[in-house]
Amino acid sequence: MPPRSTSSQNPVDHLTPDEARIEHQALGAEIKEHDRRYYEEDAPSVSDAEYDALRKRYEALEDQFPELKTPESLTQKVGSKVSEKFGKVRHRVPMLSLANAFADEEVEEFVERIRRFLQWKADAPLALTAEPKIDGLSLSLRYENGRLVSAATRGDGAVGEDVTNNARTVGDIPHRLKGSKVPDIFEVRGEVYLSHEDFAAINARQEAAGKALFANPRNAAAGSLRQLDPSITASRPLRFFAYAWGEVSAMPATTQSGMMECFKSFGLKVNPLTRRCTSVAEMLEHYHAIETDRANLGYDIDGVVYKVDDLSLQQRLGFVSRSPRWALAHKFPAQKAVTVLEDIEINVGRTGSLNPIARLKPVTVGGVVVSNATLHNEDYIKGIGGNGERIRSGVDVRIGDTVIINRAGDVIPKVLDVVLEKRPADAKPYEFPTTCPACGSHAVREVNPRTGKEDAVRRCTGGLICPAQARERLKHFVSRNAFDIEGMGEQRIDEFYEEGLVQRPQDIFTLQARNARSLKRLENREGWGETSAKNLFAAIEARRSIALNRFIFALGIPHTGETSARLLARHFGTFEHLRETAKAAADPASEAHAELTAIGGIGPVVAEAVVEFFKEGHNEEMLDALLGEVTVEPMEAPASGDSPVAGKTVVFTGSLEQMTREEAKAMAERLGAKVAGSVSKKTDIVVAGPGAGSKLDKAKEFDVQVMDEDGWFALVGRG
Ligand SMILES: NC(=O)c1ccc[n+]([C@@H]2O[C@H](COP(=O)([O-])OP(=O)(O)OC[C@H]3O[C@@H](n4cnc5c(N)ncnc54)[C@H](O)[C@@H]3O)[C@@H](O)[C@H]2O)c1
Ligand SMILES: [Zn+2]
Repeated sequence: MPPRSTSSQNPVDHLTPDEARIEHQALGAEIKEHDRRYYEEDAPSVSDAEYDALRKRYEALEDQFPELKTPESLTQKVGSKVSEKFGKVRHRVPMLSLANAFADEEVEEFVERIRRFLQWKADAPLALTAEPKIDGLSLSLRYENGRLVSAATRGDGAVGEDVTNNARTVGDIPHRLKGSKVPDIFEVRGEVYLSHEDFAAINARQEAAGKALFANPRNAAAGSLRQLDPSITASRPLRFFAYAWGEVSAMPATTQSGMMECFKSFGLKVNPLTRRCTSVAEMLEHYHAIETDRANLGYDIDGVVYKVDDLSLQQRLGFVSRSPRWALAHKFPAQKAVTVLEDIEINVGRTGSLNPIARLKPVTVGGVVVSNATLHNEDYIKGIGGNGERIRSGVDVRIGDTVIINRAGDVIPKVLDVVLEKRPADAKPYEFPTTCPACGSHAVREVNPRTGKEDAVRRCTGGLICPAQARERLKHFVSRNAFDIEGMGEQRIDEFYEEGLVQRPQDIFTLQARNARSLKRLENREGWGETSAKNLFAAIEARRSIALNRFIFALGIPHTGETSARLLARHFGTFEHLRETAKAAADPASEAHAELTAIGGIGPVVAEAVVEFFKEGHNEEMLDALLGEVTVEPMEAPASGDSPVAGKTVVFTGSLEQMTREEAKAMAERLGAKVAGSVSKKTDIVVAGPGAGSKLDKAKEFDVQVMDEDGWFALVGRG
């Protein structure tokens, strides 16, 4: 989802009060909707980072226009209203949120603010605890005389949902607290969460049962606790860490750290990474240590929480609207995470490229679990950039390394950097394979004849004998923007390929006929049935006729993406025309070659790839077979029927003065004309600027209409 426009709009101090009010209201409605999805349905539709950006803007509006900060404002509220499905529990002590910080400096400011507020002496130490911020959902447990009597979610902070029976099924939550020091009334608060391992198992079960998957462990934990049927909760191995309290009849300790010790002695789990710090430096050190160790914890955390240790000071500091003044959540950067690179695998792409993929210890980044990231190519792993320059100060990436990964929006996660201090002593430089892992052929880095430089990508030279390339080509062939065959997913292609049922594109269209004769019919197989086979064949039949641009794209010609495919389709109109020209263009001195390289938007690399593709005998065979099965629809000239040059072939020559060559081409094509690089019998118009040479002579020879730029504009107008 693209970031919302609001957050990138006018700076708030440029708004009029009216504009601010309208935006504040609209943003509020949007945030409320996200809150509902997140807190009530456990199924957010945007990442936390996107959500936080909306919140930030909302707060900025209130800072600039304080009249917007009414008691109804979302900045004064916590969480979301409770679901009607559950009984309600009124919290005797409200359950609040935490103030957030991202930068180290904000932590410094936080401690400074506290010191000022308390009028603390400059050189007197001030103790704060630092502990992981568990990414789960908070739960309040009420014990009376040591027995668990009720459990409630945070809800809107004042009223929560009664989940007592569900909480009783959580292993880490004792039904009885132990020891003689337990206060008569004791409300324990903490976080319910799921380990990565259990999260993966739950999602695997959901998938097997055909149910929706949870986006991340937090949503799964919340969805598991907030069940009407406690037996479902019981089947999910939820865990619990205690870190706070609500109503307490008699406090058993005087410090935050002392309370944690009490929790432990009462039989509750507390997080082992909690540390008491006496300086900002120590706090930040602990924060960074936890950040680097994040992937090894086995559960999600999204930051570190600092709390003033002395409870009497906490009391003096009190609260601001929805959070305590004595605590701060220092969040990890939203789009980056530190994790361990467990292995490097090589994927062979459809053009034979050996693509290195990092297998990672799973880590949640921006609300999504990431376990793979790209390492780009051989040089990137070595610490060499695209222009031969050093990247990451020349540090290479090794298996076993602790790495920093980045995932922004929909972009494929990348390995950005290495934490060298964490490198295991026995880690060895990675040896990039020089043979294809799929077919064993040599894998080489070609030297670009024009630049003399080695290609960054190593490619398998196996071509059609390489099963990995063949499979990837098939996957590309059936993909959404190509043939778009429903029911032919990646897994199915792999299966069909293994079995020899579909190994070349044309095989797809003979599948049904072969299946009818086969002894091992699809519809009789495990996991199949009459309907799924029928649906697949129907999906294939529906694609016996295909648009030219999709067809060209589906062929998977190297460097030829959707845009190039469309340009080629528009220029040639029919597949036969493209094929003839491309074959003739094998001779670099030919007219066809000139035509191909002159198509606006088609560069020399694509043109070369197209020529190579049609030169290849195997491709010829494939095309002949395929064209026996499918019909390629010709592409109509663009909708500019009444343009005087629609369908005509135009050549621009000489130095144009009123437009660049590119503009001229684009304009002619927009009007439905084809632009060629050389004059031939087929040429309709030559637009000649000063200095036009041999082309002008040729035009005369072929009796082609010649005009200057003014003539051109007189003909087509200036539009
Ligand atoms: N993606 C969405 O649509 C969406 C919607 C709403 C909220 N959110 C996300 O939820 C978060 C805001 O929610 P919030 O108000 O719960 O605030 P918060 O998560 O920033 O902080 C408060 C919470 O931290 C938890 N916590 C974990 N460990 C703790 C510890 N050791 N000590 C104290 N508290 C601890 C407690 O449950 C507490 O309620 C943001 O990260 C936001 O991005 C996302
Ligand atoms: Zn290969």
